[in-house]
Amino acid sequence: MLLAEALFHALKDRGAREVFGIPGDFALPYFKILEDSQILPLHTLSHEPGVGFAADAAGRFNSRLGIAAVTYGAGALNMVNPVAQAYVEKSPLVVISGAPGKLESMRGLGLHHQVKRIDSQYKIFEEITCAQIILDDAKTAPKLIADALDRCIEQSRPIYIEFPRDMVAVEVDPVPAFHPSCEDMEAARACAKEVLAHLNCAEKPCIMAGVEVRRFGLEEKLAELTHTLGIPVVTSFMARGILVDTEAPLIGTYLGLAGTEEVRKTVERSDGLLMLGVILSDTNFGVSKREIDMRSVVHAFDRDVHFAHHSYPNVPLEFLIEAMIEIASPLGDAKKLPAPTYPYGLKSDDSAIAPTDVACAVNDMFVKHGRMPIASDMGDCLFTAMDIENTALIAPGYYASMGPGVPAGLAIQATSGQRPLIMVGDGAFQMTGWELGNCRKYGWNPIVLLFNNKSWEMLRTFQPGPNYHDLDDWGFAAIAGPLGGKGVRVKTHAELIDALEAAQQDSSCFHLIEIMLERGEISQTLNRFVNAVKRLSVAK
Ligand SMILES: Cc1ncc(Cc2csc(CCOP(=O)(O)OP(=O)(O)O)c2C)c(N)n1
Ligand SMILES: [Mg+2]
Repeated sequence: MLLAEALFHALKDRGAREVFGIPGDFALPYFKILEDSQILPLHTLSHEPGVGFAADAAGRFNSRLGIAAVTYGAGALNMVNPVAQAYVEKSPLVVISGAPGKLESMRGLGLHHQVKRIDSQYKIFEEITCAQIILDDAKTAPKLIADALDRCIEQSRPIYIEFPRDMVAVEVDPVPAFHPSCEDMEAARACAKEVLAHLNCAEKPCIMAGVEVRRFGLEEKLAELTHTLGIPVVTSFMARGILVDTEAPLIGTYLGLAGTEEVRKTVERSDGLLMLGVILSDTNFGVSKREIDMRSVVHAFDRDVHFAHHSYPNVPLEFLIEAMIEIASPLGDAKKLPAPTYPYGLKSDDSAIAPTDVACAVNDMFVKHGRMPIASDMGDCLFTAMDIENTALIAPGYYASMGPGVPAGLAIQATSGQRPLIMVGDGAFQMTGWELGNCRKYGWNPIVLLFNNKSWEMLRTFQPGPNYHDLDDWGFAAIAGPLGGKGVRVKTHAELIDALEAAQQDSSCFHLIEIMLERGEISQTLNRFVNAVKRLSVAK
C-alpha cells in the first residue's frame, strides 16, 4: 500500500477518528491521498493554532489519538503553542507535517517556508513532543510509525511525523499493530498491596484523580475502585470534568484556597493522600493553604509510582488500578460522603449579569435540557465553569494558553456528534473565535457563551491600573450572522435565560450569546484564586 495510506490506517487502527488540518504545497500530496482514501475524515479549519487546539481536544475527549495535519514551516511552526500545551497537559496529539522532498532539499537553495536549516523545524518539535520521525525510507517507515504512535499512546504526549512530499506514494508494508511495552503485572500487584496498606493505616485517606485517569480511559475502573474503598475522591483542577455519572464518591475539585473549605481540608489534612495521574503544577497546587506533606503522599504519574522514599518504575496507571481492584476492601462508607453543591435557580429579572449568574443559568439549563460537554478557554470563563455541575470539560488548566475554547468545542462535536457548550472571554475570542465560520460547512451548532467585559480581566485582577487591559467593544453578536450562526447580546438575567432557551430550541446553527459584564465583575472562584495568590506571595 501507499505510505500515506499505511500511516492513515495505523492512526485509525489506534483510535483516531478524524484529522484536523490546513494544507500547503509541501502537504498537498498526502492531503490528496487522505481525501481519496477516505480512511479518516478531514476537517479543515482557518488557522493552524485552531487546528492544533482542535486535534488536541479530540484526543482528550475520546482518550484516543488527536491528529493535526499541516504543511512545512509556516503551517507547522504556526502550531507550536498548541502542541506545547498538549505536551505539558499530556495529550496524545499526532502532528503530521509535509516537508520538502529529498532532491529539492539537496539543491543548495533556500526553500520557501524553511528557517535556518532544513532540519530546524524537526529540532523545534523535539522540544515539545515525546517522539519525532522523518518518513524518508520506505523500508523503515512502517516500524518507525508504529514505534512513534505507541509512544504517543503510552506516554499520552504529542509526537512529530515529518512527511517529505516525494515519499507519500511509495509502496510499503502495513504498519505493525499496537504493541504495548512490557509491563510487569506482578510489580503492579506488589505496588497495589503497599498502596492499600498505606491507605489502610491513614486516619484520613483521600484520593486525588488527575488527567491521566481520563487520558488512559480509566474513569470507570477508578469509579469501581473508589466506590469499594468508600473514601473521599477529589479531582485536580486540570482533571475537572472526569468521573461524571459514575459511582465514584466524588466530593469536588481541589482548588486550594480558591475552592471550597471542605475539599481543601480533606486534601491538605489527609495523612494518606493517593494522587493518581495528577500533574504536580502550580495551577493544581499553587494556592494550597498548607503545603501538602509529600512524605505521606503516594503519587502515580508518568508510569512510575512514588512513595516517600522509594518508587516502583514502569507501573502503568491502568495496571495499578486493576491490581488495587483485585484486593481492595472498604475503608469507609461512600454513602456518608458529601456530594458537591452547585448554584441553581437564577431569577429571570432585570439584574445585571455576574459570572456566577452564568453558571447558575447553565445549571438550570442542564436540569431542563440535559448536560452538555463544555469546552472552555483560559480566562474567568474557566473559573466560572467550576460552579457548573460536573460535566465533561476540555480546558487549558495548566499550560493556560488562550485560544483553545472555540476550536476545542468544534472538535468535541466533530469527534463525538455531541452539541457542545463553549465558554470564552472576549480576549480569547479575538484570537480563535473566528473558527466558528467553519460550523456551517460541517453542520456544527455549538452554543457559545462569550464573556464580554471588554477587558483582559484576569490580568487586571493581578495588576489593576494600566489601560492596556482595556479592550474595545467589538460587537461580537452582530458578527455571528455573517459567520453562519445567530448572535444575541444579553445584559440581564432575563435576557440570558431567554437566549439560552432560544439556543436550545434551535439546533440549525451555532448560537453566540454575548454576555455583557462590567469590568471588575469576576467569578467568586477567580476572586478567591487571586486573593490566595496575593496572600501566599506576601506570606512567603
Ligand atoms: C495565547 C495567550 N496569550 C496571552 C496570555 C496571557 C493572558 C492570560 S488571561 C488573559 C486575558 C484573557 O482575556 P479574556 O477576555 O479572554 O478573559 P477574561 O480575563 O475573563 O476577561 C491574558 C491576555 C495567555 N494565557 N495566552
Ligand atoms: Mg475579557
